[in-house]
Amino acid sequence: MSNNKPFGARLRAAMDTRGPLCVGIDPHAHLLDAWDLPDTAEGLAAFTYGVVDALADQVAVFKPQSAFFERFGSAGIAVLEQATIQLREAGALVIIDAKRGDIGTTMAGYASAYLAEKGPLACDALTVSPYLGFGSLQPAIDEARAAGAGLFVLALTSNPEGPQFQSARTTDGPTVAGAVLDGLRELNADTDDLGSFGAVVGATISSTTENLDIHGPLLAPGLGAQGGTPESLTKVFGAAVRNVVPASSREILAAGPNPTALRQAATRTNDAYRTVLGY
Ligand SMILES: O=C(O)c1cc(=O)[nH]c(=O)n1[C@@H]1O[C@H](COP(=O)(O)O)[C@@H](O)[C@H]1O
Repeated sequence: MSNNKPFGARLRAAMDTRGPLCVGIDPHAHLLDAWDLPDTAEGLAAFTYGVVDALADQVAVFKPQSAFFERFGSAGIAVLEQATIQLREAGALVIIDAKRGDIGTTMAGYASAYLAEKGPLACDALTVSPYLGFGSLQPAIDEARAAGAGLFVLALTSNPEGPQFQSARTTDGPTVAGAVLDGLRELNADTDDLGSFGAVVGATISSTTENLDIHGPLLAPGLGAQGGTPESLTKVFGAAVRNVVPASSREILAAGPNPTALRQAATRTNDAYRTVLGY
């Protein structure tokens, strides 16, 4: 599948058409059990395709969590590959949440797997970790630009441990999170509306003094199961709220396996975010 426009432009168009909601596909063992499925690769496949069949034509963005597919080895990765293809064929965008990050040459390997147009796990965007330095992400940035794909770089994560590192000051002055946001702002400098290089900012962080105006998407996990609400988005993101991609996994997946119930849960949640984000 080839990308006719850069990720940022495709993301804005998809959110305009289908609403801003990003449904996380996190097939936890307890959810397989709740769906009356075995905790096996077959159960994982039935769960994942159940979500794809119910929601692929109505939701703008999906974020499969690689960890829950890796749990089943190559059989699980095959499900991730196939589901990604099916979701994209149905007109949805796929962010693979694998939080990859390594030194330059190794990062290039991850980039060719997930971002290159003909990569085996080719998706629309990948979550990446800047722990090895923002510059270590360069091969992924280059591959994303070449393929019309995007990246979401961890900046202010939703977990309580995040601030230990993310609030620490770099030698140049800004916090680590601030340096990540500065790097993203530079990457998106030449785009009018939404650039292709996004930040991950948890909906649970209550507030921040960092500048979230990066001309790029702000992936906001932590909604629903972790306590974030539509109202928390206005508090956390302020003027940048229009660029938020609200992500929710367990809260929506728990409505399954009935496809009608899943669709209703997604519609209800999407409508709540439409109102808050101005879609
Ligand atoms: O990158 C992410 O998506 C992410 C970053 C973050 O700061 N917090 C966070 O929860 N996530 C992911 O978002 C999903 C949250 O799932 P729920 O809490 O079930 O909605 C998980 O797959 C997490 O790994």
